[in-house]
Amino acid sequence: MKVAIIYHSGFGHTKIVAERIAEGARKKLKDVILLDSKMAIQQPKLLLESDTLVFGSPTYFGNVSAEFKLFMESTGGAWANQLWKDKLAAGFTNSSSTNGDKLNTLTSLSIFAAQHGMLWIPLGIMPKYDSAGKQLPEPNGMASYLGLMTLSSNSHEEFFEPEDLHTAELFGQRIAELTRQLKSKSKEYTEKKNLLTTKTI
Ligand SMILES: Cc1cc2nc3c(=O)[nH]c(=O)nc-3n(C[C@H](O)[C@H](O)[C@H](O)COP(=O)(O)O)c2cc1C
Repeated sequence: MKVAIIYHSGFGHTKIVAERIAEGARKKLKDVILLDSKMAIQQPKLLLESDTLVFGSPTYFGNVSAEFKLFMESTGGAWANQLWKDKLAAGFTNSSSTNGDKLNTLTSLSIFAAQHGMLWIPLGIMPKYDSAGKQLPEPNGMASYLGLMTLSSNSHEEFFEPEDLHTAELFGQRIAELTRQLKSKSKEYTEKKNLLTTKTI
């Protein structure tokens, strides 16, 4: 079973998050690969072989970066043939404003996955609150549900929510665990995947 994490990172922050997701995922599965979005365009077979694709982009002007969009638009052939149908998908974004319209980026990534017929894995980590209802500095401090949001500095490799990178690791573990659970016993899925691998992309 393989998980591929595809990301773009103009200034290195999203890359750090991608690496922490991979670290978490490797606690549950051996075959976890990281591909920057340029590399991913060159590696359609690797993506096709993967059971789960995790998409990560910084939020630039309230959406995925142009570089990540290039990757998205390079997958038209896979989309037309629905080659990624029923693979698992998940998404993450980093930006330097607390809100910064990050949700729109995750929405774009989830629509991308939906158009490919993929099954979206939400973050699945409940934020925690004290008895007065104040949110605590626990995992998912950004209180995101659709996917992982992280908050970094604009310039330094610094993350402002203390639990963000830990949350990335937990998300990676969840993605790998779900990949194992949902894909391991699916004989039909394996047969279909083998059939699709023989098709030209
Ligand atoms: C062209 C551009 C547009 C940006 N737009 C946003 C934005 O809409 N919201 C936000 O919170 N941050 C925005 N930022 C800040 C980035 O999200 C921030 O620099 C982040 O660290 C980038 O991640 P990276 O290091 O992986 O490239 C923008 C940065 C650039 C260069």
